[in-house]
Amino acid sequence: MNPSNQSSAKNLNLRAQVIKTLLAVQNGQSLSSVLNQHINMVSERDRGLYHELTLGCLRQWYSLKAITLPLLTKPLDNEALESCLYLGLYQILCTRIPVHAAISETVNAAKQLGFEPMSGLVNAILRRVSRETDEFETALNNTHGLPSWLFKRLKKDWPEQVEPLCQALKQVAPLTLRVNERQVSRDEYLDILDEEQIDARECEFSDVGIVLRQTGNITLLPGFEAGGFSVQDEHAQLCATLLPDLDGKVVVDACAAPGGKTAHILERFNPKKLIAIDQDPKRIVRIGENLERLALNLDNVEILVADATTWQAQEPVDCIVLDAPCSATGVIRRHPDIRLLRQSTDIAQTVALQQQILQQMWQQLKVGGTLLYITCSILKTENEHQMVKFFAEHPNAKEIKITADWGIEQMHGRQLLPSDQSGDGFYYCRIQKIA
Ligand SMILES: C[S@@+](CC[C@H](N)C(=O)[O-])C[C@H]1O[C@@H](n2cnc3c(N)ncnc32)[C@H](O)[C@@H]1O
Repeated sequence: MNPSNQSSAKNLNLRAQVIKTLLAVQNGQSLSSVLNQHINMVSERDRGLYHELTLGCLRQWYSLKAITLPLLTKPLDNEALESCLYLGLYQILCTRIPVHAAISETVNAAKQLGFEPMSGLVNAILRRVSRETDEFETALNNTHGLPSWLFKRLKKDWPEQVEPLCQALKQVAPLTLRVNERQVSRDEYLDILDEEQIDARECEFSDVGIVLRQTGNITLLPGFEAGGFSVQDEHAQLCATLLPDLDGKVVVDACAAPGGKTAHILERFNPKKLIAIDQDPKRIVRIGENLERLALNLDNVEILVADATTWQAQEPVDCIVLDAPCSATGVIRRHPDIRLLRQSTDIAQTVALQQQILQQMWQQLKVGGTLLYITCSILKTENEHQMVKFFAEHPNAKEIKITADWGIEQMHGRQLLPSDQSGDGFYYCRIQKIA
């Protein structure tokens, strides 16, 4: 952006900045790729509200779409109009912003962005909803809030759980930490938080997890710079508990960036060698940064930019952690833009990529070794069905059943579904190579 564009962008009101971000996501850009750039255009004072409005609109996008439909004489085929309307409706129905401010600021934003011709329609619809907020709030809460293709798939995969599941996906996920046991125990860190009057509790299933009852800048929490903890979902933390003893072993973390599970392995074990690979050169830089901040021993760690569909190990591998690229449908609470970005046609491609990576990694594992297959998906095609196919095609693979007090047992593996105040959607399947 050139300086004159930048100064005119800075003159936009806050709602206009939010609409610009929503439009970028509608046009296929991920929120993480535009957020930092766009938030720089927002004054420090307004950044919290910008964040809340942007994420909130994306979280409620399909619910807002559903309640808007009956108010229209013809379908909305205008992205700018959709963004303006949903932002206005979100403020009226889901925040405490006074209704008159929500409407006037949103209508002004539409004008500032050059969408003057549609500002009358935005104004009329927002005013109509503001007169019947109770009815619209109820309607909003009763919607499943997902694109129809995803809802259909979830209904087929999880007929009994689908309603609470959809409601859970609309919630804000809890902020969860993983304590770095090399530095501090969970009890000690809870005491430190308590001294600082930071409200927190132990996780239910992860023995190193802490849920914060308040949000805020995590870099300001005690011990962040020194590497006392990482931010990681509770269900992601279960990975390390499912691995065999890795002391003295050769371990491959096959899709490792940004290194959440790599770090956890190094906090818990002393492998002879840990090879962390990822094909994304930008994301892989973060593995080194994270391991360094956590002050972990990097002597036996190799970090490689490599394609897991073709990479070949130079030595026998005892254990492979395969946290596969996936639809990320289990982490929609944390990445609400997935609702708009993911298309039904992506799923088959993702499943095929997972198969290729599995196939290649399986060949690298030594006989007797363990492969832990993981996704943050809640779609059976990437999880249980993927594993059914794998076991059918690999007679030298034997499942080591996960017996646990969490998740839902599947034909192969175990599935965790997101629920209120609990962890994200994750799938784990443990496989041993027997011949
Ligand atoms: C679910 S994320 C991994 C998260 C990571 N394990 C953690 O705990 O922080 C999946 C990763 O797979 C990587 N990936 C996708 N395709 C790949 C491929 N063909 N080879 C290697 N890595 C790949 C992506 O770049 C992404 O970083």
